[in-house]
Amino acid sequence: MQQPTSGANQRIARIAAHLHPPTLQIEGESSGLGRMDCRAKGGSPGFKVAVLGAAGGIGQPLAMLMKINPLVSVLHLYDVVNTPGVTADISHMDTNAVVRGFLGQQQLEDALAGMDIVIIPAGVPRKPGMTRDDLFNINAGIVKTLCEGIAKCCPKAIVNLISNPVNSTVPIAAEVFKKVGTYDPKRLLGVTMLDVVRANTFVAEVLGLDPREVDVPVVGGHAGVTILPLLSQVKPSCSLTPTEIDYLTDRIQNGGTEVVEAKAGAGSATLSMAYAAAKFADACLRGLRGDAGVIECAYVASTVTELPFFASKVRLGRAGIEEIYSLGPLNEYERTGLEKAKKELAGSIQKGVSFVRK
Ligand SMILES: NC(=O)c1ccc[n+]([C@@H]2O[C@H](COP(=O)([O-])OP(=O)(O)OC[C@H]3O[C@@H](n4cnc5c(N)ncnc54)[C@H](O)[C@@H]3O)[C@@H](O)[C@H]2O)c1
Ligand SMILES: O=C(O)C[C@H](O)C(=O)O
Repeated sequence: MQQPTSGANQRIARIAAHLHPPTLQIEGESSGLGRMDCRAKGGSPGFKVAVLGAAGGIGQPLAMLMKINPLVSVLHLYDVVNTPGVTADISHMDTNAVVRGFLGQQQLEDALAGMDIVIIPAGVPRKPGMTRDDLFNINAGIVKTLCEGIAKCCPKAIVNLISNPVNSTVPIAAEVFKKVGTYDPKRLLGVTMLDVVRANTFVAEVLGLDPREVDVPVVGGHAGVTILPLLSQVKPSCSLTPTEIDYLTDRIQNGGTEVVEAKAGAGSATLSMAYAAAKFADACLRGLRGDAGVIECAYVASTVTELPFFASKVRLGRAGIEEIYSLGPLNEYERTGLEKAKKELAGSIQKGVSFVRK
């Protein structure tokens, strides 16, 4: 067998050190104890993104999609289980972002330090027969702890909150941030992008269009009747029959349940959600970069209705949310839907607020 040259030896030694890092020091940063650094050099321009719950059904494909995003230079993957494997795996992708893994509560602060965007899909998913609100007891505490970490380590980060029930977890996050004095409503966004993704898909099917050409605003919140597709505002403009409107509204409002039932106990939407979360995070990153006209629906602190939180179209920019758009003209069907949505949302918001204030 041919002996490697001394140049080759050096290269192999460098790769070996890379695979089994002693205590790697990132340039300009202190290395967390026991942290998994999968590349010692970073420094290329771009944003720093953390995924909390990165080893989960959403977390893993979402981490992969964020690793592909050219706007991301550093990707931190945090979970209470399995991040070493997920981090090693994703770090082999030949894209720009430097990937680092963080395992367990004692590494949460290292995972969050210096982040520009924190995406949170941590928490338990539904099983058939459950509502999203049935997840409150477990997920409320998880979101509270993670947001306490954000307030301490990256209070200026944009937070994309995915964990259910979103209608309550966003108010929980706001209360945590208020308590410690770091709350900036422009930087806290509940991710309702999956409702828009579903609405675009289902409406495109009915109209016989390419879903990429369809834009359906979905407002309100992210559970059952609080998910309110504005089918009178579909672009390109179209006319749907009352039967089509009933079918589409019901399918969009129950898209999550459709997946939960099809998975039959193995969880809820993960792949379409990872796609939707990556699409939404990309919009936030483009806003941060200063791109003009970045507009998406999200569940945010709002004065669009009398409720303190509501999902509608928002414009994203360097400061996070730069403008919140009103709902526009609604037809009678949508006005009735709006009243139902507000009634349920009010209770969910109050439940989240009380959880932190208790
Ligand atoms: N907003 C939406 O549109 C939307 C869509 C789909 C799912 N969800 C919600 O997203 C959440 C996650 O769903 P999933 O399918 O990925 O679940 P999952 O069980 O597959 O993954 C959740 C991950 O969170 C981790 N986790 C648990 N406690 C944690 C903690 N304290 N800190 C960090 N990580 C922790 C778990 O270890 C797990 O890896 C659920 O609450 C689900 O209802 C929201
Ligand atoms: O339905 C769920 O429980 C998950 C998620 O909120 C979804 O809409 O798919």
